Order: sequence, then structure tokens, then C-alpha cells
Amino acid sequence: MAKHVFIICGAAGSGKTTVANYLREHYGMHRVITHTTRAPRPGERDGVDYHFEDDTSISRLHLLEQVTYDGAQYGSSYEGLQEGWQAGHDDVIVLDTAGALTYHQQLGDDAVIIFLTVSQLTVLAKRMTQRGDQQTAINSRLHSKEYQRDLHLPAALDGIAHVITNDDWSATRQELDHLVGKVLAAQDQKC
Ligand SMILES: Nc1nc2c(ncn2[C@@H]2O[C@H](COP(=O)(O)OP(=O)(O)O)[C@@H](O)[C@H]2O)c(=O)[nH]1
Ligand SMILES: Nc1ncnc2c1ncn2[C@@H]1O[C@H](COP(=O)(O)OP(=O)(O)O)[C@@H](O)[C@H]1O
Repeated sequence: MAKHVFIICGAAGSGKTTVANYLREHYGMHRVITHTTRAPRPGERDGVDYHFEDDTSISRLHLLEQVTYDGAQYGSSYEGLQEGWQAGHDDVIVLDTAGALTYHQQLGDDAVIIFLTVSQLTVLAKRMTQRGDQQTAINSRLHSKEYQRDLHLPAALDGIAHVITNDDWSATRQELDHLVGKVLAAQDQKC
């Protein structure tokens, strides 16, 4: 029975969305769509990239965890996880490191945490520009304490998270394939 949730965390621009989409497309994982009060970026769609909320609608939700990141609210629900598991799929979700820690505390080894980083941190802002983010949004992000915190693996996730340096996409893909292969093989042995 599938019941893992692959949690992708790391700084803005490190490649979390790219990795989550790869795991969905290549391993049939269920992408858990989380909730946010931040404004959609160009090209983002409600219900696909996020459930876009306002302060009132997000406060009515029954969330497993909720954080403030760069002045906006973000949160995820247990129902979102169950959707994938009930359909027999592993889940993949994109979270900040505070959320990743909460999931580790709640789900133990069923939460497989991947922390993404890059060798040159200056690359991150360039990737945000390439992605089409507005300059004011990039500046706000770069100066937020949450962005600064998630540039490095928090001590509480040391030895728990799998760290991948996402400089070169083909190397990242190989590391992901290796990790997912190991987790799925261990899962098959348990069944
Ligand atoms: N804890 C938590 N973090 C979330 C959730 N949804 C998104 N995030 C994180 O919130 C942060 C900001 O996300 P976003 O605005 O999409 O910016 P990005 O990091 O540039 O892609 C990222 O670290 C996301 O991983 C959630 O439901 N819970
Ligand atoms: N290894 C990589 N090399 C070059 N560009 C990348 C790589 N991984 C992701 N990107 C690009 O960088 C930008 C930010 O990636 P994204 O997945 O949106 O990051 P995040 O979700 O962590 O903010 C996107 O335009 C994406 O296509």
C-alpha cells in the first residue's frame, strides 16, 4: 500500500516545483495542492498551482499546519494527503522547512524530506527572474526572513532530509531516481 509523502523544500528558485512536477509525471505521484493567500504569479492557476485564498477563506479551512512566509499565509490539509493515498498513490508536496519539520513530527518515516539547494546562491534570484516573477516580488522574497532561513538546511532536519544540490537538472534527476527507487523498494518489501 502506498503511503509516503515526498516533501520538497528549499529556498525560492531552488527547483521545488520542478522536482514535484517530475515526481508526479514520472512516478505517478499525487501532487498535493496547498493553500495560500499570496497573489498568483503570471501563468499560475487556481486549483493547479495553489488553492488561492484570502484571509477569511483560509481561516475557515481545517489545516494540518499553517505558516506565514514573506507576509502571506500558506497551509496544507490532511484531506489533501488522503486524496492521493486513497487512490493508491504516494504524495508529493512542496513546503517550507517549518512545514517539513511538522510533517516529520506527525508522520515519521512516512514523510520523505528532500531539501534542495544550489552551489551558488546568486543563481536563485536569476531563476526567479527567468520564471517571470515580478521584480518587486523577488525583492520582497529575497529580504524575507523565511527565504533567508530556507537557504540552508535547518539543524532540526539535519540527518533527516535528503539534500540535493540542484545545479544541473540531469544530475538532480539521477539523484531523485536513486532516492525514489530506494524508498519504493523498501515499501514493496513491507507489503
Ligand atoms: N508549511 C507550508 N509551506 C508551504 C505550503 N505551501 C507552500 N509552502 C512554501 O511556501 C514558500 C513560498 O512558496 P511560493 O510563494 O510558491 O514561493 P517559491 O518558493 O518561490 O516557489 C515555499 O517555501 C513553499 O514551499 C504549505 O501548505 N505549508
Ligand atoms: N537544475 C536547474 N537548472 C536550471 N534551471 C532550473 C533548474 N531547476 C529548476 N530550474 C528553473 O528555475 C526556475 C525556478 O524553479 P522552480 O521549480 O519554480 O523553483 P521553486 O519552486 O523552488 O521556487 C524555473 O524557471 C525552473 O524551470
